[in-house]
Order: sequence, then C-alpha cells, then structure tokens
Amino acid sequence: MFVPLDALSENQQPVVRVDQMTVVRRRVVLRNISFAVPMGSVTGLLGPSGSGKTTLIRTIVGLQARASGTVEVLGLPAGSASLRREVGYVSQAPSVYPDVTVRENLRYFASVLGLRGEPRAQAVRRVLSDVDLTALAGTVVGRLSGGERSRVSLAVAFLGTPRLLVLDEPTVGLDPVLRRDLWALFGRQARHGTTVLVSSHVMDEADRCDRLLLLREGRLLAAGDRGELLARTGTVRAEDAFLRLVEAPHSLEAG
Ligand SMILES: Nc1ncnc2c1ncn2[C@@H]1O[C@H](COP(=O)(O)OP(=O)(O)OP(=O)(O)O)[C@@H](O)[C@H]1O
Repeated sequence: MFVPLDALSENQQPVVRVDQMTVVRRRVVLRNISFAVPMGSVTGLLGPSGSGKTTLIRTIVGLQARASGTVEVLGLPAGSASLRREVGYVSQAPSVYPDVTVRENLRYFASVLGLRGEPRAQAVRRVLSDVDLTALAGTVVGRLSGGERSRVSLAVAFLGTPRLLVLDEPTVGLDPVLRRDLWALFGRQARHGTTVLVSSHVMDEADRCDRLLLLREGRLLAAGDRGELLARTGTVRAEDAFLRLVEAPHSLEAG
C-alpha cells in the first residue's frame, strides 16, 4: 500500500516530479513510483540498504535510465543540460581530486563556479567551517579518511547556490555532533531557497526532515509531510510509522 499524504496544489510548482516510474537494473528495482517534492523543503529519502535510494537519486540527477514513467526537475526532463547549474549532487563516492589539498580542491571548484578573489576566499572559508574541515584545509585529500573525503565533496556542493541539492547518504559514519550540525545546515539551505533531498538508511534521521519519502524493496510506502505521516499512523517517530506501514497497512487504507 502507498500512502500519498498530501497533494501539491495546482499552482505549486514542484522542484521534482516523478510519475509512475519503474526502473529495471537486471531486475525491477523501483516499481511504479510517483511523488512530488515542493520548493524549499528538506525531504528525507529513507529506506533500508538495497531499497533503491541511490537508484532513485540517479534518476533525479539524470544518470539512470528508466523502463517507464517520467521524471521532471524544475519543470524540465531530468538530466537536461540547462539543469547543470541548478542541481547540486553529492554521490556516495567522493568526487574530488585526491592529489591536492582540501583548500586547493575548494578553490578550484569555486573558480569553476566563477568566483574570484575575496568572494572565493570567503566561500572556501565558509564551506570549510560548515563541514568542520578547517583544521584539515592544508591536507592532501588522498591522506584523509573516507568520511573526511566525503565531507570535502559535500563542501564543494555548498560552494554554489543550486536550486536543488541532492545528497546521497551524506551523514554515514559521522560523529553525532557533526551529523546534527549538518542537518541544521540542510535546514538553513532550505530556508534560503535551496530544496534539499537527502537519503539515509538511519531512520532516526527522518525525524529531522520536513517531508519524507519512505522506500522499501523498490516501492514507495509513503510520500509527504512528516507530521501528517505521524498523525496518519498514530506514531511519534518515523521509524514506528515505517513499521506500521509495513506491518499493518490495511488498517490505514480507510484513513
Ligand atoms: N550496478 C548495478 N547493477 C545491477 N543492479 C544494481 C546495481 N546497483 C544496484 N543494483 C540493484 O538495485 C537495488 C537497489 O540498489 P540501490 O543502490 O539503489 O539501493 P540503496 O537503497 O541506495 O542501498 P544502500 O543504502 O545500501 O546504498 C539493489 O538491491 C541491487 O539489486
């Protein structure tokens, strides 16, 4: 059963709209998925390992072929060339240069975005602080741990001002204090107009999101406002809502 918690009003242009999408990767890994992500929200894409989160994210950033259905981002087909500057994407594999320092990577990517001089230096300082890497700014990326390297990729994504930021499991393995700070940062980005879509398999993190997409075995269990999901399922935590949807779906169908 799928619980569509709320529909977007006619004139509310979603940042992401997925309609009846199925994806096959040797077997069906996403089945008949439909949802919309409104502007300015932090939407959590939550589901166990292997449920299809990365595959769904790849369709949104235009890297994954679909068997059927449509995916639109800012009203254009996902992957359109004109979306390149509008969509920031951080995959699970760090995508920065290993043979130069953290600061040199950030200066390079800031230059690609057209920043020069003091604005570039300021942007680099800001994102180093955002991801708590100021102390490692002079370290060659190849000598960092996996988690530290992922944070460099995250910092690159924060250099620009994309309208949609898509982050694939950005908080895996991080210190709880940094995790909390990053979620606060995602909220600030959303308030400044960047829509943030974040995946996680840690159900606790769902409680930090405005909206949720709950995925299990390639099917969407629920999509919409977190508060409404909790109210509909009579739960106070997203993890319990997830269990309720899996274990007692029929009792919710009339609601
Ligand atoms: N390169 C691939 N080729 C074929 N099938 C794949 C490939 N990558 C993933 N799959 C299949 O797609 C399913 C969903 O994988 P996906 O990576 O989207 O899940 P996920 O929810 O992101 O998992 P995790 O949290 O472990 O990253 C997997 O169960 C796997 O069977």
